[in-house]
Amino acid sequence: MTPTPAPILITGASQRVGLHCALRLLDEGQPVIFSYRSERPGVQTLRERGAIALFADFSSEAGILTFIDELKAHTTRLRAIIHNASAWEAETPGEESRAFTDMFSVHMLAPYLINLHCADLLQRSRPADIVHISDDVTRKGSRQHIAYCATKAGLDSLTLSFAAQLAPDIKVNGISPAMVMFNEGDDAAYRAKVLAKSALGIEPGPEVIYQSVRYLLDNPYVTGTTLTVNGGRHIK
Ligand SMILES: NC(=O)C1=CN([C@@H]2O[C@H](COP(=O)(O)OP(=O)(O)OC[C@H]3O[C@@H](n4cnc5c(N)ncnc54)[C@H](OP(=O)(O)O)[C@@H]3O)[C@@H](O)[C@H]2O)C=CC1
Ligand SMILES: Nc1nc2c(c(=O)[nH]1)N=C([C@H](O)[C@@H](O)CO)CN2
Repeated sequence: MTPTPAPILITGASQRVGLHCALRLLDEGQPVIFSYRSERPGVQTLRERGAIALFADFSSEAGILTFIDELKAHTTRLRAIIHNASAWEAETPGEESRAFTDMFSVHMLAPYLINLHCADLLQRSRPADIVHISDDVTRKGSRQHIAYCATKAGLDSLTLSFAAQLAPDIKVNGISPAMVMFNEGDDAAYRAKVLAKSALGIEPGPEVIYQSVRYLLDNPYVTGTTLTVNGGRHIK
């Protein structure tokens, strides 16, 4: 009798990349626990596929700690944690501090506290992984998304520190995408501008992130690494 595999936690999986990755993991028979903040169609889709849905608002320490308690009430072990939840906010006059604080909390405080409080769940799995989903923009900064970029750069730092602290039992890596899927409101001019920034010039879709996650989960000799998935922006 093959033992049931320990679940993989993916945060912010109600839509887009997180939803795609959760569905691909389920397709492979991998149990999934996911966090959501807004009740979107993807939440019900994942529930119907057998995934465990846990509400989470990572905009405060209290919200993060409440989520951790809820997670531990649902499982005693984890195969991996994929930190995908993210807010992409530009600087908005009068809203700068609120936006910075919100993005610090979701991009840095949540992964930090979840990793610290849930490493024991990962220790009960072999192999075990943490994946931080960051952004290629940390390579050079961003004029329009200063706080977003800074908090994602902080996430890149967490990758290095947790990889050192948790080795050899738990591998810790990052994925740094550039645009992989547009948002509904993106107009043709914006899309053309963004596509022109990369050497490959395509909107690849979320599968390229799942492929990167799969590589990191399956490779026993990669930790402290951040995979660049940017269509060759850095050589353009
Ligand atoms: N899409 C792209 O082209 C790119 C994506 N990335 C990164 O890849 C990852 C996935 O991207 P994408 O799918 O577009 O992400 P989304 O913008 O769709 O965000 C994913 C989820 O994060 C959740 N979230 C946001 N803030 C909070 C919070 N405070 N507490 C809890 N959950 C929260 C949202 O929940 P809800 O809306 O339900 O409230 C949302 O569904 C992200 O980390 C992103 O930064 C990097 C570069 C390019
Ligand atoms: N949480 C999110 N982060 C990012 C998104 C997004 O939709 N949600 N989108 C981008 C853009 O595609 C950007 O890469 C375009 O240059 C970046 N981060």
